[in-house]
Amino acid sequence: MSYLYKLIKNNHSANRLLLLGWLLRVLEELADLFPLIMLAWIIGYGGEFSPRFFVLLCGFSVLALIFKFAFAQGSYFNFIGAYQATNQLRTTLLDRLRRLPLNLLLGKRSGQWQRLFTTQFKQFEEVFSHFIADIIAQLVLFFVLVAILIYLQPMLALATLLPLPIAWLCYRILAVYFTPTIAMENQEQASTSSQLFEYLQGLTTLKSYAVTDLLLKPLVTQLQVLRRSGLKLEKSGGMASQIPNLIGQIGSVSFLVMSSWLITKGVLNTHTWMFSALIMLYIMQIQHTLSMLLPEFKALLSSAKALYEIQTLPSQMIEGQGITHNTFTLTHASFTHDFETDTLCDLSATIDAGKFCAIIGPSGSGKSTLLNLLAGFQSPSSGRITLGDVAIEDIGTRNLYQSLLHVGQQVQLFSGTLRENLLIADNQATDEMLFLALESVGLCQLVKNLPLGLEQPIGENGMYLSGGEKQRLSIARALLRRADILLLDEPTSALDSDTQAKVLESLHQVYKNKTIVMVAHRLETVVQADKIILLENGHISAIGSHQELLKCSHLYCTMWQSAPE
Ligand SMILES: Nc1ncnc2c1ncn2[C@@H]1O[C@H](COP(=O)(O)OP(=O)(O)OP(=O)(O)O)[C@@H](O)[C@H]1O
Repeated sequence: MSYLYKLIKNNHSANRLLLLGWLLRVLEELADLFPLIMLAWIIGYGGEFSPRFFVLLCGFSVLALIFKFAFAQGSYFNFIGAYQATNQLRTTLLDRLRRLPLNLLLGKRSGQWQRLFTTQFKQFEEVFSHFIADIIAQLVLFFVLVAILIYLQPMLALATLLPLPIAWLCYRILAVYFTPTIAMENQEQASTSSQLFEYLQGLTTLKSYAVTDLLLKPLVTQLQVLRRSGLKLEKSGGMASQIPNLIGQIGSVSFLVMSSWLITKGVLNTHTWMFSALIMLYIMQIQHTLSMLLPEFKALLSSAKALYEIQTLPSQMIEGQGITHNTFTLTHASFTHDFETDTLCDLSATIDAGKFCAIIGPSGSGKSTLLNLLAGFQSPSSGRITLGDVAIEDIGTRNLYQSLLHVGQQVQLFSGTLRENLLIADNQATDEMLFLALESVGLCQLVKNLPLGLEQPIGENGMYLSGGEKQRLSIARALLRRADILLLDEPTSALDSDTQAKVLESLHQVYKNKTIVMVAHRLETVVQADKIILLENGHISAIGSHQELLKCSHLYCTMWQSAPE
């Protein structure tokens, strides 16, 4: 529960609305009791059922209805407060997401993130819009009714409440079995979303291999697992709700036993008995409602907990020490993805400011991982990587990404127009600058021929563009950015040799005297590099210029000889 409070404590405006809403909700429920309270008062003072009494009763009932109508606005405040709290939390967590180290971000499957930001946020909202208000209102009503019953006849109150401690104990015991099923159900829901997402994404490939069953079968199995975990949740939740409720309802039996004993003793008159029985029925109804609400509330709380846990994940520093100069220094840097084997092992090297450094090596040797470390997306598991004199993780993301641009293997474009995608690099860029960048990557004519030119929408992740066009657009963006440090992960892999040569030429011109680190497969693109780092199985196999490596590295010679002319 404490994390529920921590999640909304800073949102004062939402808190005020929620408190007001809860108060009105309680008053709305209490309004129902007006006639009852009056009855209790009359009976308590030995009142008679005179015509005046009935007029008063009617009057109170009408008054209660008016109050109820007025207080019904409480739900409205609860909705607005819950919406505000959820909205602010969603914004905070989206911001937090942006600051998560890459390994934590990728540590969750897409379905988990999707579920977190849709279903679990909706459940978080429901906790505040409905559940807390309902539980508070029912509890207040319960205590007021118990107070009335004690006022009328304490022994009847005792008899009614007698089974409650056992019911509560029983709920606590059943909750021990119920809680893990909530977590399991959440996990299965997330896995199903992920698998469904993967299935839909991979359908084209699977169809072309005529193996759609490959992902369909596990998906169907997963759906069955989900059904089973759903049933288990319903069963354990049902038990946690029904059994304590049944035990609580025994109170009505002990009430009857006690009341008949009190009547035979002459301690209880018929009026008081009838009125007490009415109160007892109200109490039973509240017990029933609470026994339904509490397990569901517990299930919804697990969503709030999941959201709270995102807030507690470590985040990258935003305002750090800044960059002193643009030389990377790796000192015995290692990195592991799975905490068992080192993807990169004991790397020591320098990448000089203003120079062109290439990272090459066989597939899977760790090139992209090294580039990710240089980009500050991940931190070394041991050893140190500094930019200037400061460890990359201490520079602060604001300073780092003002100076450093990483262009990844997977081109990331956004649904919107060509212009919007280019302006991400420089929102002040003029049309002339945009066309110059497009010209450098051979896209100028294509854009001019488009009916809407720069305003042409490119679809989700540039789906209306070819693979090569996407890559060239991404490089045009990098040309506009003119960062001090450019990290490129096979930026021209989808381009033919001529276009590749032209694009790289433009990059080197624009980034002259800037630090460029480029992961490359085609060795002809790195012959001019000031330094080449050759990786092999996560180790540095050799470092030097093209000529130096030809002399000292057998692996490099082999790669060079097998490179296409
Ligand atoms: N998220 C991950 N979790 C676990 N292992 C990973 C992850 N990402 C990469 N690896 C592993 O780390 C190793 C290095 O991967 P990396 O992508 O850095 O290689 P690479 O040299 O860039 O390969 P390629 O040339 O094929 O792109 C590979 O064995 C890969 O399987």
